[in-house]
Amino acid sequence: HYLYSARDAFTPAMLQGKRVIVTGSSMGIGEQMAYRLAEMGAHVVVTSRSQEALQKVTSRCLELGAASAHYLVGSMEDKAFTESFVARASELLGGLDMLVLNHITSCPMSLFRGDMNMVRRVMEVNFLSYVTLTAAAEPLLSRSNGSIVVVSSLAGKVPTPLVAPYSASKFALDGFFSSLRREYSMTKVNVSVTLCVLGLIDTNTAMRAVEGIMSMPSAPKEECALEILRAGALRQEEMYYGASTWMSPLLMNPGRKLLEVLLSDYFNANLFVSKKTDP
Ligand SMILES: NC(=O)C1=CN([C@@H]2O[C@H](COP(=O)(O)OP(=O)(O)OC[C@H]3O[C@@H](n4cnc5c(N)ncnc54)[C@H](OP(=O)(O)O)[C@@H]3O)[C@@H](O)[C@H]2O)C=CC1
Ligand SMILES: C[C@H](CCC(=O)NCCS(=O)(=O)O)[C@H]1CC[C@H]2[C@@H]3C(=O)C[C@@H]4C[C@H](O)CC[C@]4(C)[C@H]3CC[C@]12C
Repeated sequence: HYLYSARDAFTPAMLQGKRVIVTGSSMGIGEQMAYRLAEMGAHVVVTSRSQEALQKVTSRCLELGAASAHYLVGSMEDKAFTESFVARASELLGGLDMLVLNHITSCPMSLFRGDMNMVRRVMEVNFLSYVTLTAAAEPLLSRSNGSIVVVSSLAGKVPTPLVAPYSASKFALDGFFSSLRREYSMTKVNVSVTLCVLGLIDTNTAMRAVEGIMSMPSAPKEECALEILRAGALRQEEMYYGASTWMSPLLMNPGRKLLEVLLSDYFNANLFVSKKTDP
């Protein structure tokens, strides 16, 4: 009942006029999220490394009804770009209501053979840049009582062979953003954090990556995009999509939720409330 009633609570009007950043939105799930937001009349800023692709996405967003659509070109491997991105994007938007962290760097499915440059690049793009963007966005999202949406994977909840660096970056997202959610709750910061746990989605990148290596049913990127935005708009802590129905109860991990509550009793929360609001 809870799952279905929560789903019914979402209406597209919840995102109409909202100011939304979607990273990694020149293709794949990010591109589709931009289009769903446009159809709902949101203001969107899209970003990736490919200017030509972004120009097409913003044009399509305006055709679909976006309140406004802008793009910023750059790599999340570039610290200067990542550190200045949110300020530039929020200037275009006139503020910020939702930060959708979606981009990933490419890494082929293969056994780990000690390629530390690959591990560093994956952790930099798939994890550390998410933290940098969040640090820059936090004051804006606090003002708007906004939302952070973090796109993750089954590989961020279940150890997976052939994608160790990718899996590590997704596990890191869970550790950091689920802890940040506890801090926000403890310090009464009204910013929601939604972790999206996805199975195989039929994007070109993913289908190319798994071809011949594994066979797993894939879910449509168009619907996936809508489900991510629905979960973010409803301020859900986690959402599961593209995995078999029987996996969701296992992924919810009630034991971990119970431990989160029990461990929070050990903290002197009052001490931390003042520090969070200190300049
Ligand atoms: N597809 C799937 O099966 C699954 C996907 N996910 C997650 O969904 C999200 C999107 O995946 P998907 O749509 O398949 O990915 P895609 O490969 O289709 O898109 C990745 C996006 O990230 C951008 N990007 C790549 N490198 C960089 C960089 N260095 N700096 C900035 N942007 C970059 C790409 O644009 P450009 O190249 O122009 O920079 C592109 O827009 C990811 O977080 C992924 O982990 C989770 C589970 C399953
Ligand atoms: C390997 C994909 C990400 C890295 C990438 O973009 N590679 C480019 C390959 S290319 O250079 O040849 O173009 C992974 C992106 C999504 C992953 C899948 C996912 O997250 C869902 C499943 C999770 C499960 O735990 C393992 C299988 C997955 C299908 C997983 C496989 C690897 C990705 C496709």
